[in-house]
Amino acid sequence: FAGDLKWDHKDVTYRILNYSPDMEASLTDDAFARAFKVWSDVTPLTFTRLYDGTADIMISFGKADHGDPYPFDGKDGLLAHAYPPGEGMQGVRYSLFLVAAHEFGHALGLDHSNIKDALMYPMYKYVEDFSLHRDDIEGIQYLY
Ligand SMILES: N[C@](CS(=O)(=O)c1ccc(Oc2ccccc2)cc1)(C(=O)NO)C(F)(F)F
Ligand SMILES: [Zn+2]
Repeated sequence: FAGDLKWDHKDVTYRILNYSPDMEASLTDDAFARAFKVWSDVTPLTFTRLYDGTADIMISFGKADHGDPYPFDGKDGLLAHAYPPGEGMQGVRYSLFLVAAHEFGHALGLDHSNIKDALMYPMYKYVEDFSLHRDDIEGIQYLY
């Protein structure tokens, strides 16, 4: 994102506000934890889950119009989206883990990549044995 929006602390918190009816809560929790680990593995960042109050990253599932200007399931097939770091509200065979890891990249300050194999590329692609592309690592390590 323009202006290098990033968190000014390394101990980032997150809270899961609701769950999708399509997936067991424990699988969702695990997918999110693994998605955060993608980024904590390559930075000094830590991610701690909160169960109430306001966390840095507030995660919720929604459908169609869900209270912000970016409705899901629209003509563009919007899967998910994230707001960059900051207060308030400045996301087939889909892998919640991959989509979440991508969205968490945005929530940490990353914009989209133009490299097709990068996690931060804005087109969904399922990969079996996922690993971050060099472009993803260089982007997050530039910020943190
Ligand atoms: N909504 C998106 C496109 S999207 O179809 O919702 C999307 C596509 C791919 C996503 O993650 C991902 C990227 C690469 C490989 C696997 C998964 C997340 C979300 C997006 O990238 N949201 O973060 C855009 F580009 F803003 F329209
Ligand atoms: Zn994106």
